Amino acid sequence: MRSSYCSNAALRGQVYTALTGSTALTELTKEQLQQAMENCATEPVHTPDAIQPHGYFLAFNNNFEVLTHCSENIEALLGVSAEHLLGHSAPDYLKSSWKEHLLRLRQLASDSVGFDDEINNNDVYCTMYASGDSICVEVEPLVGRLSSSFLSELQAHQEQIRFSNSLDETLNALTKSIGEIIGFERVMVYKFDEEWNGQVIAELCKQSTIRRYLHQRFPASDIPKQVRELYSKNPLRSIVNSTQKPAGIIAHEDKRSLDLTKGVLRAVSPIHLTYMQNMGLHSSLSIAIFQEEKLWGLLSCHGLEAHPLNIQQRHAAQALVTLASQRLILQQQYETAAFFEAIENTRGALISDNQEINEPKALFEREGNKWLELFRGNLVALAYGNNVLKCGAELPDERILAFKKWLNKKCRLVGTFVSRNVMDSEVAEYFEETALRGVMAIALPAGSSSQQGWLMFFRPEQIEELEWAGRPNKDTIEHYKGKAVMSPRTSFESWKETIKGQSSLWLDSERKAAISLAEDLAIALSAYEVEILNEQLSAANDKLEHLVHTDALTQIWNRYHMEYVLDEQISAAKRYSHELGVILFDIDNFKDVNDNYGHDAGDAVLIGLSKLLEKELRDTDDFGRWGGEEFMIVAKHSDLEATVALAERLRQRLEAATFDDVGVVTASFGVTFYKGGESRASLVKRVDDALYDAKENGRNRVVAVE
Ligand SMILES: Nc1nc2c(ncn2[C@@H]2O[C@H](COP(=O)(O)OP(=O)(O)OP(=O)(O)O)[C@@H](O)[C@H]2O)c(=O)[nH]1
Repeated sequence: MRSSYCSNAALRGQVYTALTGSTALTELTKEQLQQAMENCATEPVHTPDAIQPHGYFLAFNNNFEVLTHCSENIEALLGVSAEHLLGHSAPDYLKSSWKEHLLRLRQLASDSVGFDDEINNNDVYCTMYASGDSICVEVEPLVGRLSSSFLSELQAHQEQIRFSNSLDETLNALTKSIGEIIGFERVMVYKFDEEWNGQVIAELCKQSTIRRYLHQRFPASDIPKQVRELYSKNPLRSIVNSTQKPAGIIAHEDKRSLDLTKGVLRAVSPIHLTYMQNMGLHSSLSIAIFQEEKLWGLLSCHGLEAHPLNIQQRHAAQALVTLASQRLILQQQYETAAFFEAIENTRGALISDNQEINEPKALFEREGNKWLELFRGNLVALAYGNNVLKCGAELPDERILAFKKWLNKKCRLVGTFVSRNVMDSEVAEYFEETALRGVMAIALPAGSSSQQGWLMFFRPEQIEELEWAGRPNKDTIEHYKGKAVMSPRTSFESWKETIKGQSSLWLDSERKAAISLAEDLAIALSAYEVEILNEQLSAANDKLEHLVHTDALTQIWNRYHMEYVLDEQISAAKRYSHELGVILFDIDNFKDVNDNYGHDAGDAVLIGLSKLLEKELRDTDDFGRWGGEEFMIVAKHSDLEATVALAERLRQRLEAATFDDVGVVTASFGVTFYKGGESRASLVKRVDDALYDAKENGRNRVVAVE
């Protein structure tokens, strides 16, 4: 665990004096805390101008020709004082071997190279890296001897990590391996949350009497931003002995502070040292754990004594952390894959058994509860246009639609809106007096006919009990170099914080899965809307078709259709030598009906007559209004005799009927039949002649013309 790095350790030799002017505050306001943390985060911890004193530091220009910086303890290594060395070339015996390593550093294009060397009969380990134009070399004496079984032990530990099957198993295997191979009294894995607070999620303590931190949280201020950034550039940080005064770096003419980010000996911030003392620590080793290039957590080892590390141990620790990180990534991927597979399974419901896209409403009824379970929600809603489909807890449609309107106005471009605490957000009004606290809203893809719709998942409150190692707002703020900064915490006393009013955290994998689901639903909506449009279109076409072929008053065929029927039947009769009879009849003295009883009564007669005579016909006969009070019947497969008989039957049926007001109505019938090879015009003319004859011969009769 690291602390608030808020000092400027650039003050060589003086960095360990206690800070003055501290102002103890029992409770800090959020703003004060924020400001102090921001000030801490600007602290240049990467240029401390000092190193940990168990090692030595040299920095050169011009291919080792000019020594520009060295640590004040360099005489102990080279037998010559810093004053005599600065401004001169590196000793020849160093230059020759170091030039090779410099070439290697440049060829590998890596941040640093490490190598064994022998300087003045001392076995040392060197770390070489570039800092601006300077080439820095950090020299550490080799410490300790590893047992001959070290490598086989390391291998066994690697196997344990490699075959671990869950997050807990992996982290426990890691802490155990580090504890056994590297030592330290306490080995922890510390995971960052979305606000950079850390939680101890695995811990191994060598002694039962040692204070435990498992499950406890440390505030984000313990590892400020620039320290987190240092971990991204150099994942390993080893503090060998916090009680030793650091060795300052002396510069020749160039007074620049060198950036020691890539090294291993960088001196420790005085505030962090105080923090370590407050925690009772004398040494520590921290190695960053990354997931998808983002700092995920730290392996953090605490020593109650000074703990010089053998180089192989340090490398082994780093290798074990890398292996565990890969294992964690794999497990995370398995977990995410399983989640996406479950979502995928519900997506199958999009298509019905007969390969058609299901109606969105039916989809919600079928899959809504599964979605709620997978997304750990208590309400899922799809709002589009003025429609709402939902499953789960109650939230009135009007509120969902109002929320959708807000989303379209404020979040359409971003496409998502996620909140764990709606009551503390701009959209609180839509959720008043409800138990909904978390929302994840995903815009349906643009261009769909879903009219700027949104898929929304809601969650209830989840009361969280957080166990903190020390209370961040009970810290002191110190005034250091004119700025308010966080002081090292003196209290690691655990306390519980109850967080109310917010839902559980929405995961990134959940957001991604919701986006695919929203895409599917948009397809379902569009397809379904197209389907509905098609249905409406086909109904409109049917209606149009009906209008085109039907007489609006009597609802029997109109003249257009009867001409079409005549043409059809003429060609069929021609091809298959069928008989085809045609009747044309006209109501007698219909003008009188209109004149005596009015036009409406006349209409009623036309309608009544159509209904009456339609019933007398076979299904195969076509009956239509030829015009005004004139009607035609096309009787298929009917010779002249049969057609005359039909006409006579119709005449009698009509004569026998009475119509309201009007009473009895009669009609005159002309009958003929199709003669091979003749046209429609000639057939119609002949039947018209027959009708004319019927009228001429006294009406209410049937006249056939051959
Ligand atoms: N109410 C009503 N009358 C119609 C309609 N179509 C035509 N008529 C009337 O039918 C009458 C036809 O009159 P005319 O052609 O003189 O024949 P008619 O009175 O039936 O005499 P004949 O055919 O010689 O027996 C006219 O008064 C038309 O206005 C209609 O759709 N509704």
